[in-house]
Amino acid sequence: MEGVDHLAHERNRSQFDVNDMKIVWAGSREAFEVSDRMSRLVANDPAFRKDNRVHLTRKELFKNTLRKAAYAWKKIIELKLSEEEAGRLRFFVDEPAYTDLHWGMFVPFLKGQGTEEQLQKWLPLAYKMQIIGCYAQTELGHGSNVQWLETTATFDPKTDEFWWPGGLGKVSTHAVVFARLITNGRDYGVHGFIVQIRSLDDHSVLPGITIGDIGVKFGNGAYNTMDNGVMHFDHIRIPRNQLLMRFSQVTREGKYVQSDVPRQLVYGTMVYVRKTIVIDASNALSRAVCIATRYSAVRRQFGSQDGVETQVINYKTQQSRLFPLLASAYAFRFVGEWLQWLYTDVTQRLAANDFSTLPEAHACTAGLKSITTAATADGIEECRKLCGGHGYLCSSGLPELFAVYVPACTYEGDNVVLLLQVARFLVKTVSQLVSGKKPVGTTAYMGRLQHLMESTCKVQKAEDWLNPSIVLEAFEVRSARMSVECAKRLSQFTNQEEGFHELSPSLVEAAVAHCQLIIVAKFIEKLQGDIPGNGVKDQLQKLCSIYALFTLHKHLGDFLSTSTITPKQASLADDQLRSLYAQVRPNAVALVDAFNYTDHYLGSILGRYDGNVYPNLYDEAWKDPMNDTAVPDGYHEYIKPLLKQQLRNSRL
Ligand SMILES: CCCCCCCC/C=C\CCC/C=C/C(=O)SCCNC(=O)CCNC(=O)[C@H](O)C(C)(C)COP(=O)(O)OP(=O)(O)OC[C@H]1O[C@@H](n2cnc3c(N)ncnc32)[C@H](O)[C@@H]1OP(=O)(O)O
Ligand SMILES: Cc1cc2nc3c(=O)[nH]c(=O)nc-3n(C[C@H](O)[C@H](O)[C@H](O)COP(=O)(O)OP(=O)(O)OC[C@H]3O[C@@H](n4cnc5c(N)ncnc54)[C@H](O)[C@@H]3O)c2cc1C
Repeated sequence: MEGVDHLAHERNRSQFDVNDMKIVWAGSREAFEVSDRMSRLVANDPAFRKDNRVHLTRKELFKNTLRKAAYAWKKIIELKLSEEEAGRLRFFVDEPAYTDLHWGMFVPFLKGQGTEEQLQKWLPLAYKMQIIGCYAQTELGHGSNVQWLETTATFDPKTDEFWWPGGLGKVSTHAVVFARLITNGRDYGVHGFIVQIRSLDDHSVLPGITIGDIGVKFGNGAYNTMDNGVMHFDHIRIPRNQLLMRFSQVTREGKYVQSDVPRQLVYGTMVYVRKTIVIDASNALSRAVCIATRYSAVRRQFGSQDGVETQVINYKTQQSRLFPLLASAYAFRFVGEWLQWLYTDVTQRLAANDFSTLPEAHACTAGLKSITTAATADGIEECRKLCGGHGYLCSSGLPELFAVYVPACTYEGDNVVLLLQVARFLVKTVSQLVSGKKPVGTTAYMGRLQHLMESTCKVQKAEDWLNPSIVLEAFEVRSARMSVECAKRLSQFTNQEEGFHELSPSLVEAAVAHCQLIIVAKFIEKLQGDIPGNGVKDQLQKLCSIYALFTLHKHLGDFLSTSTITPKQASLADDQLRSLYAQVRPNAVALVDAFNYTDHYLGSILGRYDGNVYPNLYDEAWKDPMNDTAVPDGYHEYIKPLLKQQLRNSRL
């Protein structure tokens, strides 16, 4: 009962309206209502139970996922759920499945790359799930380097192996396949094709194709609900019209016709998914932070006053590890919202043949995907440690969350490879300044380069660090100076590619600095808008300052070595940060309640809404199959003879 009392007390002392914050977190009242309804629907249906996952074998786990996916689809049809509702329902089912790839990559790829005629043929089938699709791009030998994919699509194809595509191993009937298009003896580079891979009658793999699952992945359960697959083609023939031809066509005579658009549009689905992954980072991090915050308020160690020990959330070290993660979850939420806007904007421009913002959209999605997933993966692990020994139990929900989440640093583009793309974009932006090209969008600050190279930070006392324009300028100065330094060093190389290779570690750091600036800038921008709700804006302002000042603290080397700030100003930033932690402390539990997660979705005894941790941890332990019998299997074969042996030895 102790825990129950504590969380109620925590909620009573918060200084803002948690219901209003729930709406800010969800993005709008409508989005909140949909999420709330779908999360309860899933939580209240025993068919979606997930607490038994860790005890299942891989085959049982996978079949269980198929059952849930089929049941979810039945519900979607029965309840006539909208696309948004269906997406939220799948989200709260909280189990990686082939449906993620079908809805998340196959359908978007068709929509983005198909002609009207192709859309009419394939989309209705995909929407009704009469075909199930996956996204087969990565090969055994090439993942990051898409241009060097070896699979060819010609009139006389060679053979090759795909490796990794989710949903491919056991379920998909169709795949979007990436291959080099060769016609009339000429190689036109990588294109997307739709290929049927399994029979729609008996699900057998079609002749000439070999498919299997690639094997058990990291973590117990975790991402093993997904059938990542291997596929081998041996002289497969597909009709010409299964090349997705919105941007380039092959005529009946085999002539290649390229529309007047950048070839990079074939990568459009990756941009779309990278954008989604940023919002998903805020989902995963907020979930871990919710568990760690509630548990830190329940857990007591040392420092007994009046016979009660201190709640671990009151330790300053606990706060300095936890609250930056809380702030990051909100920061990633808002930058994700902005990225959604940027994506919609670039899509509308592309439709009007305006390709000017495509490089910016690519750089932002690639860079933000990298730094939000890296911070989230590290953050989940930090939350596990923040929960002490209990965090290591699967019933804390954290080990599984970590294992499911970490591949986000690799899939949809390895994080370092993607940051190097941002670095290229930055170097290009700096070099174009010389020719007088005005930078726009997220690099607009480079247009004030002279000022940024000369300016000095105005902070004189700790409170000055609460001034958004001072903070913003510090991040701009650091980023601009790092990019310029890289560009200068690069110009000393006669071979630019060689220089880029040699300086790549510094270039990655410059890219990180630029992306962190975007996150800080978008958080500040969000706060300049109308944010209704009692005390809501005030809390968000504190979180924004925490995100910025903690990032500054963590990357202090950058800020000092670029002379953006002085050591004294760094120390003032730390003072301000400590003060902010103290101000957030009474609101911490309410700030995680605002995520509106059900206990089902959290899947954590430590993160229970009621805080009733200990009796449930205890009960859960007894449910473990290891405790079915007091004497374990194997006692007679392996323990008893050993004990007897020891007895004989001790008598000697
Ligand atoms: C609500 C719940 C939602 C849950 C959401 C969770 C989502 C999870 C969903 C599914 C689970 C995971 C599924 C995973 C799927 C996959 O992993 S699919 C495979 C993904 N593969 C990759 O990402 C490969 C990474 N590599 C690349 O993208 C590229 O090869 C590259 C590294 C970017 C390099 O490309 P390339 O060799 O062509 O490039 P360059 O010569 O360097 O560049 C040429 C110019 O093109 C520009 N460029 C590159 N990419 C793009 C792009 N996507 N858009 C626009 N422009 C692009 C590049 O900047 C160069 O420009 P420049 O010439 O001006 O310098
Ligand atoms: C869980 C999961 C699901 C996936 N699902 C799919 C799917 O559905 N469909 C699909 O097609 N693919 C899928 N993939 C594959 C994924 O997209 C690739 O693994 C990813 O793009 C990374 O490519 P890679 O494996 O070739 O890594 P590599 O490129 O081999 O990376 C290995 C190391 O080399 C470094 N490196 C590589 N190139 C450079 C460079 N130019 N400069 C500096 N360092 C470099 C990387 O940073 C990394 O440290 C999935 C992967 C995972 C883990």
